[in-house]
Amino acid sequence: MTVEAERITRRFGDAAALDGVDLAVREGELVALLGPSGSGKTTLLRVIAGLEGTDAGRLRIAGQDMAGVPARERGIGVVFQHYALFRHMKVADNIAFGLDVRPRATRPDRAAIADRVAALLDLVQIPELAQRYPDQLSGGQRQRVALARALAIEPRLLLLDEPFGALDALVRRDVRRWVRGLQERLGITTILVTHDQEEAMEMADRVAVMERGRIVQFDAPAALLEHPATPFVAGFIGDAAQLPCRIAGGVAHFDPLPIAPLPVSLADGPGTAFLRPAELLAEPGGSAVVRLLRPQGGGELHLVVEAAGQVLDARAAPGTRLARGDACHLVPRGGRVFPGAT
Ligand SMILES: Nc1ncnc2c1ncn2[C@@H]1O[C@H](COP(=O)(O)OP(=O)(O)OP(=O)(O)O)[C@@H](O)[C@H]1O
Repeated sequence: MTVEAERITRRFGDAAALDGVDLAVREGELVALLGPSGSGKTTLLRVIAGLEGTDAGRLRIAGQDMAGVPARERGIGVVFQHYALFRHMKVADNIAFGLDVRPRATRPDRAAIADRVAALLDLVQIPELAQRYPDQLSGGQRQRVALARALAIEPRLLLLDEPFGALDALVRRDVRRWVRGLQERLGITTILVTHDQEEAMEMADRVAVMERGRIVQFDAPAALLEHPATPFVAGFIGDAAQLPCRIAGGVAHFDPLPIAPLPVSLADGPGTAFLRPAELLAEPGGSAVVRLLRPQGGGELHLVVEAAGQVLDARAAPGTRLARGDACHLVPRGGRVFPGAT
């Protein structure tokens, strides 16, 4: 199912939670909506689900205009972080719920529903848990049940709102990989809301970065990392340090910071650079001081250095002789520079 949002605006009072959002999701694609708190991710997901109205703009799903189409008729499966399972219902009944509540004319018979539930329990790999209550499950198991419940109606589109937020880091990583595999196998178009960039970058075919009710860039993860469209995206993705610089003769200068010049193709003037830890190589000697260091594996070190009153994350190549308290300087191996001070 394709999803096309055109100039969607949603206001709450004077503030626009969505401010002219354009988004085109392809058939079978997994798209992540990534952005800071309050940037409009959940509102956009709710508009697509039909749970939230709009003040302007148009939404089409599979080419069909959704104006006036109620949520229950959109054929969308939804999993919210806080969309709790029904505590008084067993797992199997939770999964069957979306089918049980259908009007008689479109409701499968009891045997067909039982078959579907059994198949879904197999799909999410928890067939042995059918007769348990939600309170008797782990967080990861509950998430699988929530997903099975969303899939029970054979949705054309799956919307996931921070679905892994309640899980601890290790379980979270496993569950999200498993969800991505399942989504690919089923070929179901999916939109995932997250504020966790690692999750977005790992799971999504394309990531829509949101800032104050707008999509500021919509691109493949690698393109976002290498070619951020704005300083906001450059700062939000990839844990980069934001540093003022001065551009002169095709080179960015960082003084008073002990960072070697970085070639750029920008006109002379002030600039703002975004340098990731892996892009700043520490070498012995200079006005920076190594404060902390941590082995990265493969002989490389992650360093925290202090220079000109600023703390920076950097790396040291295998074999570099640097210890805590040593003097060093930094050589950029890459980085993104935007014209103008920010
Ligand atoms: N029902 C509502 N009434 C008033 N304001 C709302 C309502 N829903 C959302 N907003 C506001 O709209 C903006 C966008 O909210 P939204 O929940 O979409 O952001 P988000 O990016 O999902 O944030 P988070 O990551 O914190 O969940 C916020 O400023 C929020 O306060």
